[in-house]
Amino acid sequence: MTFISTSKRFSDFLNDISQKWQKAWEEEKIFEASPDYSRKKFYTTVAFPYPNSPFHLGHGRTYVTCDIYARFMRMRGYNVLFPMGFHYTGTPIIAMADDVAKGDKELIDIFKNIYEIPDDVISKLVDPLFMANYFKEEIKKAMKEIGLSIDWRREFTTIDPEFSSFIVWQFGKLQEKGFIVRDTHPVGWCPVHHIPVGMHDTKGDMEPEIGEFTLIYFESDLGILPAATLRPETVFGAIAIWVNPDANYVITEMDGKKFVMSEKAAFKLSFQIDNLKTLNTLKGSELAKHYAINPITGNKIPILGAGFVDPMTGTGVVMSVPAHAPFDYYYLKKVKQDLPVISVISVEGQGEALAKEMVDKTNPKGDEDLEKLTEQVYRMEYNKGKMKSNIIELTKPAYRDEFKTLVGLSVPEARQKITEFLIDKKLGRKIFEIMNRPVYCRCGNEVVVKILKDQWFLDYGNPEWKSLAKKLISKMNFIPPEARKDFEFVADWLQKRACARTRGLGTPLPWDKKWVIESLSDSTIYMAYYTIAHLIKKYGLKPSQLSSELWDYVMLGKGDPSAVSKSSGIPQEVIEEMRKEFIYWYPLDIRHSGKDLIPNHLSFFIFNHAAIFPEELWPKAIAVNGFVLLEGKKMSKSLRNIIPLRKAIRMYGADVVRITLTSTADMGSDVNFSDSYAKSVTDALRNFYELSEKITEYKGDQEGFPEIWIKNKLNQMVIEVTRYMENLDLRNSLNELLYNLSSYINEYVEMVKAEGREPNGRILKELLEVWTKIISPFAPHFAEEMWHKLGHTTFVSLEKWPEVPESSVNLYEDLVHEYHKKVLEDIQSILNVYKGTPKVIRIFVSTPEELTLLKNALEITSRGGSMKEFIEKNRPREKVDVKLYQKIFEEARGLDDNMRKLIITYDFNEEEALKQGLNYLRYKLGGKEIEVKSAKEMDKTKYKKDALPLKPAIFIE
Ligand SMILES: Nc1ncnc2c1ncn2[C@@H]1O[C@H](COP(=O)(O)OP(=O)(O)OP(=O)(O)O)[C@@H](O)[C@H]1O
Repeated sequence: MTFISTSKRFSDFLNDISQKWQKAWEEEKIFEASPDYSRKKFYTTVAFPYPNSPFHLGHGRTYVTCDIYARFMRMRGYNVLFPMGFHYTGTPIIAMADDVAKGDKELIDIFKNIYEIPDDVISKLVDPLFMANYFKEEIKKAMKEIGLSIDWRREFTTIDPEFSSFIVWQFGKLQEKGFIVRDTHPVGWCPVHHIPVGMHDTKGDMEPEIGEFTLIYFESDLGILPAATLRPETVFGAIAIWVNPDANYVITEMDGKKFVMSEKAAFKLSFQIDNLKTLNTLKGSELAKHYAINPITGNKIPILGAGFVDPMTGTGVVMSVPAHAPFDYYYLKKVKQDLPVISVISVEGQGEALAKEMVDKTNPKGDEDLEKLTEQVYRMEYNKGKMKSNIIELTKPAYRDEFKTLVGLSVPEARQKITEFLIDKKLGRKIFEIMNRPVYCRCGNEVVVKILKDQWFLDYGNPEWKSLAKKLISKMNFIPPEARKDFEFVADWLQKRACARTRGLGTPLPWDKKWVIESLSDSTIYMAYYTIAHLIKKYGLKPSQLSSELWDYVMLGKGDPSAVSKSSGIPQEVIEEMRKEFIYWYPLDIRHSGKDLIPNHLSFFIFNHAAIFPEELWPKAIAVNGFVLLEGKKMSKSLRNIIPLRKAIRMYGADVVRITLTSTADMGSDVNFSDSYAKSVTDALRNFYELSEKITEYKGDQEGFPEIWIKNKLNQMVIEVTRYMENLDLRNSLNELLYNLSSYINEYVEMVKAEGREPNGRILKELLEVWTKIISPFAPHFAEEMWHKLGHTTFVSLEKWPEVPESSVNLYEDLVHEYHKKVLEDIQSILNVYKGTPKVIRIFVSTPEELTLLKNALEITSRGGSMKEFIEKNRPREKVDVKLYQKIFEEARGLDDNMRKLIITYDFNEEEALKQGLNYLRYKLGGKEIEVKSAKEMDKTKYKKDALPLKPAIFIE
């Protein structure tokens, strides 16, 4: 095909060849992987998707990263398995179908105008199953169009009854080990749909973090004001109560007592506190007419209104402690209340009342500054604060004895004691709160904490289970390596997790079938299922045949296959084939995902593998990449800020999208999809394609200095890219492949032109062949096309990755060429300031003896030796030499790496090298006359400049 060079046409061309090669791969089944004992295996997976929307660019990055690595390993000779399934379980699909049913305008608009879903399909999306099936097909198309090298024979969905039998087996195992418990526990909760809410049920995938507030009961004539605080130890200095004057408050009844709190807080707390009855409603401003009593000091204190009080946090009632809370001091000062600032905590090296001082000193501009100050004050007092002795006089006489032991205690110790005291004396209690609130359920409602009674939990807090998981983490590899500490942190922090819901698609809990196992619990060891999913289909096995005994044998090698065969009716050979195939692929070699899955899917994957499988079958590595962002936020279905992947493929071509998504940033960093980068990738690919067309015209057949140079450059590139690829450093690999190599090719063409000859077409073809192989994991369709254009009939996707032993790299020509470029630069900088028309450029090269001196100076400087030592050792003959020696020593100090390598490693003759590069210099300088001589021939009376080794004296006449 002759290619016409406009950007638009090239994208069309890329799309055409993509379809052609996808069809060919599918027809030839080249990605179907079966056990092959003659090769090493490599098993990789990426998080299976929720088909509740089509794929967007964010998915593109994560799935293509996995594919690039799969393709790389395949070319390195591994038998690679890359399978795919679809996650139908739980709320993401139901919530999306509900939104369509509710006529959510924004969502329908996105489906219609951004994803271009036809109207007649949209109306059917109200049915969750229809939605899941429809988007599954849509996502599959996107996966094929972006060129993922998947073995589709193993595809399944998590509501297939065959898969359910596997989950039933898994849950049986967990229960046997005591890792599933029935308990009462606080969980994130959707107050409208009445279901527990984990990260995947929320907008923007935020895990609800549950923490505790202490309530301190301040009596008032309207009822108890339960001030919510994280710092009960400051109660001695509480001199007022804050409420939000514009919010609604309610008087409620709890255990026969009246409590006043915000209406929103009362609703929220009704999920934690039984029998919370609302009696009256009033505005916050009305409360501000009353007084409260500090339960510890017994003082009568005012109730004040402040807009910063969030009625949804805690109880909407806050105690005011100006000495230790920047907000309190700042706002108290504003309303000019003549109230005392009572400090009860001292911090060594700081003044009397930390919050007051920080506010006075920094003069905050608003709430954002105050928040930062609050964090600082809290942190300093928590780490270094001690309770002051004045708390005794501040306390009412009845409690004084109790608090004597508090004086001098650290803040954490005092906090614990005062909380126990408050609870014991019924002057307070604890409540749970979402600490990273607001977190929104996918249905749009704010998540609250519910104390879930008598529920099924996966007990990730079980010490035995935790230590197994930590052991697995310690044996695992992580890319990037920094991710290890994130996994360690999550493993420490994970506790009980509700594992069943009353809503959503999925597998019923085997022993309590009104519950459905939720989405983060049935997606932990599904990688094991892929290994035999195709055999279940091939042999037409029925779900009823897939008993726990069968799974015990296939997954754990437990039991007797002939007995399993008898009880299940599955032929024994089939059972043994399943076991063999599982053992062939397991353990999983690497699992890819975006970093959002670290605290959930990926950590649960670790825990469940550690619980169920023996150590030799534990997964070996996890790779997590950063996000694709849109307008500064993770591109996400639930945030609705998406660009469809298939649309981008149509615009730019699959390979350009693959490269743009995966190779603009380091693995761990987030990226924005950049149109200008996509265009530059398009141009770079086009340049290589054009080169493949041109090489037939290059008739040169010499193998001189330029050929040796370019071959060496290529070899170095292969070594470097291989190293980068092994560490999934896609950005640096791509930089080498797309940009550096093309500048080397341009340089090579210049070098041969300088010699007045044509490039060597055969060498360039060999170079393009190697390049085509290495670019193929990134741009597989383009690479196949190039490979065939270069005269091959095989699939480049199955070719062997080029191997270059480090020992075969000879840097000499490379370094000499660097030397030529350095001299060229020096000449050009002189020409830039030269007035007049230059006739001849005279170059005087320093002597081999002086080069030896430079070598010696380098040796001395590299071990920190002095100039004195250098001069004494080499004893200059005359005074004039001393100056030269000094210059050489200075030069050694500043010499760049390339020149160092050149003179230390090789027997380098500067004059010869320069003469050899004369053609190149002349060509680069537009054909100017150049004369090269030894510095010995320099007439010192005429030319008043020293030639230094590697820095010849240059004169323009
Ligand atoms: N913006 C993104 N950037 C990189 N990877 C992403 C992005 N969005 C999703 N992924 C990855 O895609 C995989 C499948 O995710 P999933 O099906 O949950 O989609 P999602 O877009 O995160 O869902 P939602 O938007 O509904 O939270 C996960 O590995 C996830 O990390």
